[in-house]
Amino acid sequence: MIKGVKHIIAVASGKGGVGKSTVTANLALALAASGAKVGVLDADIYGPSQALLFGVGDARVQSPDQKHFQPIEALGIQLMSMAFLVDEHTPMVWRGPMVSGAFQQLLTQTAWQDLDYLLIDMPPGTGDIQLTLAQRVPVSGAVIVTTPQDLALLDARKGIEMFRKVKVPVLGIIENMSLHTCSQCGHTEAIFGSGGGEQVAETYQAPLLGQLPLAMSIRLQADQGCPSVLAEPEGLAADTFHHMAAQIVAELTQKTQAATKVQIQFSDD
Ligand SMILES: Nc1ncnc2c1ncn2[C@@H]1O[C@H](COP(=O)(O)OP(=O)(O)OP(=O)(O)O)[C@@H](O)[C@H]1O
Repeated sequence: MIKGVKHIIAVASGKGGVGKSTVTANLALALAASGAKVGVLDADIYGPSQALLFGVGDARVQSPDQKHFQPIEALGIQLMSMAFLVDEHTPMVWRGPMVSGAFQQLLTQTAWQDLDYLLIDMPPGTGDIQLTLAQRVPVSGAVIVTTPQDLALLDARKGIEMFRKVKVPVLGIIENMSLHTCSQCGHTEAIFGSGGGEQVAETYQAPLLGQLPLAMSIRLQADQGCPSVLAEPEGLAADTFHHMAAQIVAELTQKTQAATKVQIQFSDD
């Protein structure tokens, strides 16, 4: 257990650039809109992006007691990221063990305030660093973000396998950049292919939580530091995020109850 946190949810992708950080930020806002207290930990030590997504790129972390970091509060979400500790022009040239160490410190030494959900924006890939993080952190469940592209799906599968290996339940798959509708002519195209998310979900018997379009608005709103759930609360993307957040909570509740049952059965024997 991490102090001040009820549930940790890892958001992972396998392949980079599929929209994992954008999805994490929007999911956090959707969970918060339902009344939960939510935090986001940016575990992408090399390329942190949550600070920009929440419009607090210049924020710097404080440590009044010299032991704990105060999370940065933005748009109602508690945030912690490497971006708050180092200069944005400082390249991270650390090796694996140092990265895991830094991450562990960000996770355990942040003074999280009474969180229902802490979303971890995992670094892309399924290498040693990711495996260590998945193993060391008491994760309640993982959400996998992918595009319908074969290459991304292959990596998403590796991500799912990785969480299975460390016995973290996969709460569902999110297919991002599914369809694109041309703003000029209205024609809709499946730029990265179609049906992939569904296929992976079926193979691993995990729910397909939702499909998000490849939309200029999602990118623009993210760049402006006001993700779609807040920028366009009545929009289709926001609606999809709210729906997905509700499903994640339902899956988590179900999985947690099932795990408790197993524990009770064990102790009865
Ligand atoms: N549904 C979408 N429609 C349009 N643009 C999107 C969408 N999702 C994400 N993007 C854009 O795609 C780019 C990559 O997104 P993001 O940084 O969230 O991906 P990522 O998977 O976290 O990448 P990495 O793990 O490599 O940091 C960003 O410019 C983002 O604004």
